[in-house]
Amino acid sequence: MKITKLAFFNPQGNFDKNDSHLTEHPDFGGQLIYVKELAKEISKLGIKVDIITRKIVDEKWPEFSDNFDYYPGYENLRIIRVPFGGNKFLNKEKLWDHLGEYVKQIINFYSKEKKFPDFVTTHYGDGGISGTMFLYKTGINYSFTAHSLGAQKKDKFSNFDEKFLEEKYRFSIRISAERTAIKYASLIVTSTKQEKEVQYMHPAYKDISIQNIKKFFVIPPGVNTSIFNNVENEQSKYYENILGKFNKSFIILSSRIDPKKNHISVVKSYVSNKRLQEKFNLIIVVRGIDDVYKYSQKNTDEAKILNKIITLAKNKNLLSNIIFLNIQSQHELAALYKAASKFHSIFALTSKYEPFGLAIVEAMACGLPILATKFGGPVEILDNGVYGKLVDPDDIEDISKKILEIANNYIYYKEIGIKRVLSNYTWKSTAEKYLEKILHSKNRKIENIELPKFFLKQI
Ligand SMILES: O=c1ccn([C@@H]2O[C@H](COP(=O)(O)OP(=O)(O)O[C@H]3O[C@H](CO)[C@@H](O)[C@H](O)[C@H]3O)[C@@H](O)[C@H]2O)c(=O)[nH]1
Ligand SMILES: O=P(O)(O)OC[C@H]1O[C@](O)(CO)[C@@H](O)[C@@H]1O
Repeated sequence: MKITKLAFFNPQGNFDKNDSHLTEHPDFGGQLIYVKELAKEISKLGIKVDIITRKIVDEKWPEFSDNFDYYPGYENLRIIRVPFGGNKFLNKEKLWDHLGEYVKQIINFYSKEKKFPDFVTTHYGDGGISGTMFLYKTGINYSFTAHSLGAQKKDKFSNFDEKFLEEKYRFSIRISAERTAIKYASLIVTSTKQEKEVQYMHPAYKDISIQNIKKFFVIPPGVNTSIFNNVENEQSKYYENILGKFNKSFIILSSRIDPKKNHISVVKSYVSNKRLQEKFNLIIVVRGIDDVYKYSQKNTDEAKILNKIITLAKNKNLLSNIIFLNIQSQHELAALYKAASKFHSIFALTSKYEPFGLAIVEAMACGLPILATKFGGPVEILDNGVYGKLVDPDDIEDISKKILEIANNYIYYKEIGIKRVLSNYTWKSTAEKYLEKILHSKNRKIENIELPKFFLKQI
């Protein structure tokens, strides 16, 4: 039986045609890009697709109050926002208590439409456990894509007190949800072999992953090459004029300002290496923040990171070498990358842990050579250092050394990076492979579902 209708469960963040707040907030990151791009590509294959997320009625988040939203030109694709957990915006860590309501609202919605989806794709632990609860109530199977698993993140914060971690990140609930999602999924999609063989084999998941190993399939994500490519445009020429004034190359950091992205390691390498300071300035992308110095006085995770960066640079009289750019869209980000590539710049991502790293393949497509963490998906994207340089994200010396090595072989790394991305990472092939695996697994018999008590009492 073929697939005519697919639902995507993504309770966190939110979706609209302008990608509002993308990377401005820890809950608006690559996962939303992945879900949007994949849903678009699948809908282009003639399948009806619903992205189901949360209805938010909050003056600070005005874009997300309509029950429906759309991406222009994608008639088969709907964004559906169901109310759960009240009206106000909630951080993803607060959604766990309301996922039963999310699922009940989805069931009500489809009961009224009298047409349920043939299959569900679920994203992150909160989407996954929602898929399990939906399966428990309707018998409709789901795939699980973690995007990021809680245990790796927890390990990287092991120097923090357990109680603090539980309150702030609710790791025990998250890991129990992830384990349940793995156990009852009929398909588990990872972005790399490394994610399947290392991330899911973490002691927190190993037993359940091994029992379900036949459900795992590696499907690489893609790059939107209509945005990220090596073709000059008005916007890239605008950035070329700005960057040209410095008469230097640039090291670019463009991730969400999140402790896990570990911007500090690159800043520490920069302020401690004279040769880097002579050849490069640092560009730090800060989406949605106009006055970084003022913002850095706040009491948020992002502000503390920015404050540390400013302090490190100020102590070495290097503040003028650091350029904070408020980039508002992926189009603008791509324009910055292309312009920076003209000045032999380098993209750096020294995350404590990076499950995949869409930012890496996007920067490569725009002609930026890559320095990336060796912990996680970048190992596969860069094929163990063939297509870019891998570092221990806390080895300050090695970061400086490898940036200079790339600089000495710039055109080589630029060119092989572009080739690597264009031949391996397109959303069209991601969509085709997802559908192939969904058809292969949609009728798998999943029985005797046992929900964790925390969720059973919600549904
Ligand atoms: O100013 C900016 C900066 C970034 N981005 C986008 O934000 C996304 C960032 O994605 P990614 O680099 O993958 O990081 P995360 O937000 O942390 O995404 C999570 O989910 C992704 C998809 O599964 C995985 O690739 C990551 O490893 C995982 O941490 C990219 O598409 C960027 O284009 C913007 O749109 N504007
Ligand atoms: O740092 P965490 O909690 O593992 O979450 C990473 C996730 O956060 C997001 O940025 C928000 O959804 C996702 O893009 C990503 O999958």
